[in-house]
Amino acid sequence: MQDGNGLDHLAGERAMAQFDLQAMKVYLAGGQREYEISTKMAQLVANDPVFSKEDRVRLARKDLYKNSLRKAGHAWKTILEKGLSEVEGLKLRHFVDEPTYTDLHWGMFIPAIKGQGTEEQQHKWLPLAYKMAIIGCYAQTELGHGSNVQGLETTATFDPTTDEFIMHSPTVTSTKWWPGGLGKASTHALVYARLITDKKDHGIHAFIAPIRSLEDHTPLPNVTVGDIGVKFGNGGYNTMDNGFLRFDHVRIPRENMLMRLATVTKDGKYVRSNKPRQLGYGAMVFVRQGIVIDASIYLSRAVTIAVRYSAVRRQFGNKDEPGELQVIQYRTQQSRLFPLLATAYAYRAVGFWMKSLYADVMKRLNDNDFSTLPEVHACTAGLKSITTSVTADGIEECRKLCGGHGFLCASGLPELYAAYVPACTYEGDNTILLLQVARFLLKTLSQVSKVRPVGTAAYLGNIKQLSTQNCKVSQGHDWLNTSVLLEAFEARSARQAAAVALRLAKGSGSEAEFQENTPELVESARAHCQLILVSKFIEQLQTGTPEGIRKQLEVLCYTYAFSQLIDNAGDFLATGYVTGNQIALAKEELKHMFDKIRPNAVALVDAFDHTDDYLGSALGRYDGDVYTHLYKGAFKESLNDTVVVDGYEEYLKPVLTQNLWAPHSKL
Ligand SMILES: CCCCCCCCCCCCCC(=O)SCCNC(=O)CCNC(=O)[C@H](O)C(C)(C)COP(=O)(O)OP(=O)(O)OC[C@H]1O[C@@H](n2cnc3c(N)ncnc32)[C@H](O)[C@@H]1OP(=O)(O)O
Ligand SMILES: Cc1cc2nc3c(=O)[nH]c(=O)nc-3n(C[C@H](O)[C@H](O)[C@H](O)COP(=O)(O)OP(=O)(O)OC[C@H]3O[C@@H](n4cnc5c(N)ncnc54)[C@H](O)[C@@H]3O)c2cc1C
Repeated sequence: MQDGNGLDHLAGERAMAQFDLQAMKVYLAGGQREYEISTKMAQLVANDPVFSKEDRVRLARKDLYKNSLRKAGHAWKTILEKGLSEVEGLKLRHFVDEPTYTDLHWGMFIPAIKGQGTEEQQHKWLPLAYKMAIIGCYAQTELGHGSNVQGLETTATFDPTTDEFIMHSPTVTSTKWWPGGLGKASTHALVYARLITDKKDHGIHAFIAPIRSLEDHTPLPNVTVGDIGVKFGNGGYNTMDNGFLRFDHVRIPRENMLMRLATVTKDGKYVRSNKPRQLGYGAMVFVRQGIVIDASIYLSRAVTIAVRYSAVRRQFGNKDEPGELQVIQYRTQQSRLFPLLATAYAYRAVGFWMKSLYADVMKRLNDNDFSTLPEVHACTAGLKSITTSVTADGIEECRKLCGGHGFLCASGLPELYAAYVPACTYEGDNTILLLQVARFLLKTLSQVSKVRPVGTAAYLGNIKQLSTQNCKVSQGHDWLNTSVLLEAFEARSARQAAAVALRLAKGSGSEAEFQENTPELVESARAHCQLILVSKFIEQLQTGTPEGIRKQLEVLCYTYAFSQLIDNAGDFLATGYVTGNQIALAKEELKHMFDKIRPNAVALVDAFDHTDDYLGSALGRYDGDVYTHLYKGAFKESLNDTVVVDGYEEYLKPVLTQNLWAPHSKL
């Protein structure tokens, strides 16, 4: 056992690093100011005992939830007392690291009001929301309808005699089901419901419905509301009160319909604005773009734990070296771990780009320019889908990379997985979102002779060239060229999209044929998204990366691109753009990249700058003193509160003292 005397067990690893660690930390934080805010907020949380995560996985649901209310309340008090800015407040809540009602209040309720409320409505609701005099959630999904938003059943029927909407849940399946923060915390719900005026159904619109008393927090009359139940995993997402909600002819004022996109006048006239109805999905686009950076953060946590532990853990050995080998030395460990490390870096870079993409579309929307909206929708939907799927699988892979100890909650990995895995479903099921990308690709291809594709779809403008010429790589180092790599990803994506588009074009255009081809459509959407990820990682790297970190980022970028190429070799080969030999050459290049990562691996995860408090992992500790802390941790297990276990007298002793042969015993 190691000594646990505060030594840095990973010092040798850190001494091997070949890049400017501080510059990398600043790069990953998104700039110097962001770095300083992050560091300050991480320390603030780590040093405050109220925010402790200790024992979270052992708490019963009621205690877990109450504790998370306590933390959220304390976070808000800290924000107010310290006069923190909005950005600092956001970071502070991020480091508290528990899914809770404020995620939805700040992340969806407020953005939806901003996006869909008129100026007057924003003036009314936003100040209340900003000072948390009201708590809001985003109530879209119903028991019977989630992905199909147009199929929602809740109704909002206008009554001109009282100038009110009557909110109603006509069936069990119309019960709002899943909204975070709804179950126990929210006072208001942003409800998506079918708008009905004069018996006419105008489809889905957004309404602000008060649901709990601001006096004593009891549900308002004719509102039935509660928590939907325990969810997957210990701790995990169980700190969130995902809720159900039913209305029984509940009346709300007409002004509570968010009226930026459509209005209902006092006399019941429905008037649409000239803005696209899809702007009603704006809050989802906002969260989806944010989810990409979020994926990078979650994956980087798992990778930090797995890399540090792999440098500490030793198994077997060889004749050439004394003692056992660090498991990080094994090629198989590297080939599972280093691509995930590179992926966390890739998602960070692409996440930064997504922010700028979102800022650009918002600016355009304000100027009534809706031209880039379809591309931004496809991009945010597709990248949300890919990055969350890969991250959830990646966290689980990191758990396996930590062997048996990864299965202990003390590793931090089971809880991380449980908290993260619903990201594959919320904010749009990942398959549904890829189908949206596929529809966008089909539409783009169908118009390619008339409308030049823009942004991330621009390469489809070169479809003829991409469909005919093949990869020119003849030696391994030919792959070390970003243009060669980009062309390979473009050609593969263009060919996959063209193949399925052609098959559909030859058919009758029926929905059944479309359905028949959805597996290929999903694959082509995935190819398009992987191209975006590779190309934006390259692009970010080529724009103003500091000298002290550029080389390492290049290595990570090639690692990411080669591992994508190899993992999807079947697709690349099937399109005919590359040969088996070219894939084999890429495999060799990938191994060279692993050799370059190896001495830097621990420093590369240090650069994510996760505090021990935030990681909450005995395996991923900064000092690498894994065994002491696993051992000490066992003594905190409640089963060890007594030396002789509770239950011995009733259940163990009788078994041990009966001294009878069991009737079926053959002995
Ligand atoms: C900052 C954040 C940090 C992260 C922290 C996370 C914490 C969060 C905690 C967790 C919180 C979890 C919270 C939650 O989970 S909130 C609930 C989330 N729910 C969903 O995501 C539901 C998923 N379903 C949909 O989005 C829609 O119903 C889809 C898209 C599937 C179909 O829809 P619909 O049947 O209506 O449409 P259509 O297929 O006829 O298409 C019609 C046209 O519209 C275009 N279109 C479609 N969608 C968009 C769009 N968005 N922007 C712009 N355009 C869009 C589309 O391309 C098409 O265009 P065209 O072909 O006609 O030109
Ligand atoms: C933890 C968590 C938090 C959430 N928070 C909120 C919230 O705050 N507010 C809110 O409104 N909602 C929330 N949701 C709901 C979430 O947005 C929905 O669960 C999500 O949109 C998926 O919808 P669904 O559950 O209806 O899945 P379904 O659409 O029923 O999916 C089931 C399966 O069917 C497949 N499928 C469905 N339709 C098709 C199709 N056309 N073609 C091919 N395959 C298809 C899907 O791919 C999936 O495999 C939350 C969910 C979770 C798990």
